[in-house]
Amino acid sequence: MKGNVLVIGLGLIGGSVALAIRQEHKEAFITGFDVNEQNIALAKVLGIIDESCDSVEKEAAQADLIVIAIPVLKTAEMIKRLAAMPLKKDVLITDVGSTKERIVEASQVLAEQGIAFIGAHPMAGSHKSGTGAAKAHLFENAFYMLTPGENITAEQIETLKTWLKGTRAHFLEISPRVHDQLAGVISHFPHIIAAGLVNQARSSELDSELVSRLAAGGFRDITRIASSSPAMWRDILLQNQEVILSLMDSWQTEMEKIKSLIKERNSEGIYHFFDEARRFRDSLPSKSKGAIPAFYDLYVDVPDYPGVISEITGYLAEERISITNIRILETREEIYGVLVISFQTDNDRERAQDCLGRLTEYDTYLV
Ligand SMILES: NC(=O)c1ccc[n+]([C@@H]2O[C@H](COP(=O)([O-])OP(=O)(O)OC[C@H]3O[C@@H](n4cnc5c(N)ncnc54)[C@H](O)[C@@H]3O)[C@@H](O)[C@H]2O)c1
Ligand SMILES: O=C(O)C(=O)C[C@]1(C(=O)O)C=C[C@@H](O)C=C1
Repeated sequence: MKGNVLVIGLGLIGGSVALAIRQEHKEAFITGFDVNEQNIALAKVLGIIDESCDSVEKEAAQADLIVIAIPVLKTAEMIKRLAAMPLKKDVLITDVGSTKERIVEASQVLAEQGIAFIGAHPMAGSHKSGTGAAKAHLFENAFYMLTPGENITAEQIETLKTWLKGTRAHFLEISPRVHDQLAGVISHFPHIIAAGLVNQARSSELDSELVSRLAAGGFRDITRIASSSPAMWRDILLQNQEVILSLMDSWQTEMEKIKSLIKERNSEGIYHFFDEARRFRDSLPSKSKGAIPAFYDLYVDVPDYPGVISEITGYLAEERISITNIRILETREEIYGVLVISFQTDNDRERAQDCLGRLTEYDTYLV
């Protein structure tokens, strides 16, 4: 598509959306604005935007599409500012915020002027933030939630989907309220638990060096999201307050339930608690990207000698298999190491397993 796109907020999500738009619509002209000048400079160097601007006011008037990709508490303010500016009458405005109800409420000022705002939330991301972490394929196979108001036409929704086609995401339309309930359960609340687990380990009275060393395995995996931006999560919890508080009540009930089962030494009940969770967890689709991204991990049992990582990555590079992450599990000190290599797709992981099976003696495991 041809047209002027203005991206406000050039961090992880704004940068990734801009890259996805650029990849699909070569003729679009993308202008970026951010309160942080370093991020603007980096976005230019990385080719995320064509041009930067030093005020939203100047650029908004020319824009055909405006993407607001800033913290959720700031999004409502930005909507108000946009509503006070001269805009093209058929401009489409969207956002990427992790909460929707408050933002869509705030967009009423635009609706009153006949300006289309479509609330949106690409449900994939990372614990990393900032322009440098932006990737064109961040949202591939993820759900991209759309929460259009009643004033929005089917044609406007189609136009937005066409603009965002390069994300390769699956669009899903729901109401802002249901969005916030769903996001509360599968994204917002889990971040509280992850942070809580880390805080519990940190404040435990155990030998802190030993805690850090042992926490390198499974604990590290389930608490990855505790490394996310504290400012972003503060804002999300404040905006989704009602849902979060009600989830906390049901979580406390769940904890009380397991607490009494343990107190009563009710082995059948404890088994059932884990079994119910396992059955539901195993029934979740494993190949599509949900809100919490799936990483396709391959475990490689390697002897611990210098150069083993470059040997393995060398074989994978020769067969042009991209990896997204590599780390050593330090659960078996001083004997062998287990390398965990993450891939973007299941296909890459299968190719890597085949490649390492042919070229090395190392055992590999899919978990
Ligand atoms: N990080 C994730 O995993 C994720 C996933 C989906 C949606 N989101 C949502 O995307 C939005 C952006 O998050 P992010 O992860 O890209 O954060 P980020 O910190 O990487 O980027 C935010 C950018 O917005 C800029 N900014 C802040 N206030 C601004 C303002 N008033 N005007 C212009 N620029 C401003 C910051 O300088 C920064 O560059 C948030 O609303 C978040 O809830 C995040
Ligand atoms: O992968 C992560 O680190 C994320 O936290 C991504 C995540 C999530 O909770 O799943 C975070 C916030 C978003 O609004 C959507 C996706």
